[in-house]
Amino acid sequence: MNFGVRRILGVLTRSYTTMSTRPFALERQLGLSAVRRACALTSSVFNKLVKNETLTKGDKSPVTVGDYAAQALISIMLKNSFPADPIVGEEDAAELRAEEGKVLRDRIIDLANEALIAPLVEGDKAEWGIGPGQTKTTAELLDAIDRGNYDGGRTGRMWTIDPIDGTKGFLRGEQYAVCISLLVDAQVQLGIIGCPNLPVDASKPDGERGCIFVAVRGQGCQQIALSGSSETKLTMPTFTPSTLNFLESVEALHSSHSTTDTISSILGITRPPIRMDSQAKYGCLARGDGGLYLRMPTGVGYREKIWDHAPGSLLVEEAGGVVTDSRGQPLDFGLGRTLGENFGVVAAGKDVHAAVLDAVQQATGVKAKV
Ligand SMILES: Nc1ncnc2c1ncn2[C@@H]1O[C@H](COP(=O)(O)OS(=O)(=O)O)[C@@H](OP(=O)(O)O)[C@H]1O
Ligand SMILES: [Mg+2]
Ligand SMILES: [Mg+2]
Ligand SMILES: [Mg+2]
Repeated sequence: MNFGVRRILGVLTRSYTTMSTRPFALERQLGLSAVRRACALTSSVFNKLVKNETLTKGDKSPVTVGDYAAQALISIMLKNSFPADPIVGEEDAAELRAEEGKVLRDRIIDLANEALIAPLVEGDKAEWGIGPGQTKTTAELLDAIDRGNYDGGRTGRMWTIDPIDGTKGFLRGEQYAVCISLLVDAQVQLGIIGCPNLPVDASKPDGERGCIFVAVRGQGCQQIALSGSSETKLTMPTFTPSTLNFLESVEALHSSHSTTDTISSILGITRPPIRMDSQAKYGCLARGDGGLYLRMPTGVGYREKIWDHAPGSLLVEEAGGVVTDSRGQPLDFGLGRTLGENFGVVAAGKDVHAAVLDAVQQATGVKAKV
């Protein structure tokens, strides 16, 4: 064996050994594999989506065949390796089990099975129940969707799945994200967010698209292009008011744009906000595309869901940022499926977070909790 080949094998073996002995190494590797497959699934759904493949849920939000199929796929993969872990997932299969759901159901089963049997790529393992021949029955896949019905809580391990976060962005062909996290005793230990439509490099908006952000507590935050496997470590840069800009929701119903305008003026921010759907905002913040993510309640009594913030909050913390609610309290993921009373989300770099919180409290009248 020549020296070059030996050296490459040595590096691969070393990095595998280092990875495999780190906490949550298997969860990270399997989670990345599941999110990659779900990103491929949802991208292909978008290209073929037909009008009657979207339902409107009780809360008037949309859900597509892509949301259901991606939740089924991820849940099956998690069950295979971590059968005892409960899942807090956004979707449930009730509508699909009804007779009227048959057409949608058949399409979802086909999509989930296509994603399960797709050839193995680097990092995948057949023992995870993926690859040629690994199809599941309709009953198994519907049950997999319904495994996301865990009520959450303060103790033990649990996963969150948001199979398509920013479904409205997905339907517009804009930003959306496939998001999973692992919590242990209500603390996020692993967060993975796949963003199929996000430019790999924000300074090249017309360049390559598709990236995954991943963070394990204490192991930093990394970005991986969907087309490859090399990892870039992310660290949030330092901002001043003249270079700072907001990342915020596209939908004014989800986050109050007028409150962020007021906060902008208090802080002397002159740059316009970057509006983007989904937890792609947290990934962008972690890599420094904007300096601040604000989600201000719109006063309709909405309760934020844990799957919309658990993975993203860890990305930002591991890239050197701080995430709190508008009273300066850490987000509490141990209250069930929601964050409880909604006091908004303030995510920013360490150097600006305190000033931002102060401005948020001036603008909203919310008092810091001591
Ligand atoms: N009223 C209200 N207030 C706050 N948040 C809400 C509200 N209604 C829905 N949602 C949740 O918003 C999730 C999408 O968040 P985004 O940041 O992508 O919002 S936006 O689409 O950019 O507006 C969206 O996630 P998905 O359903 O996964 O798309 C919802 O969980
Ligand atoms: Mg939804
Ligand atoms: Mg969501
Ligand atoms: Mg969703």
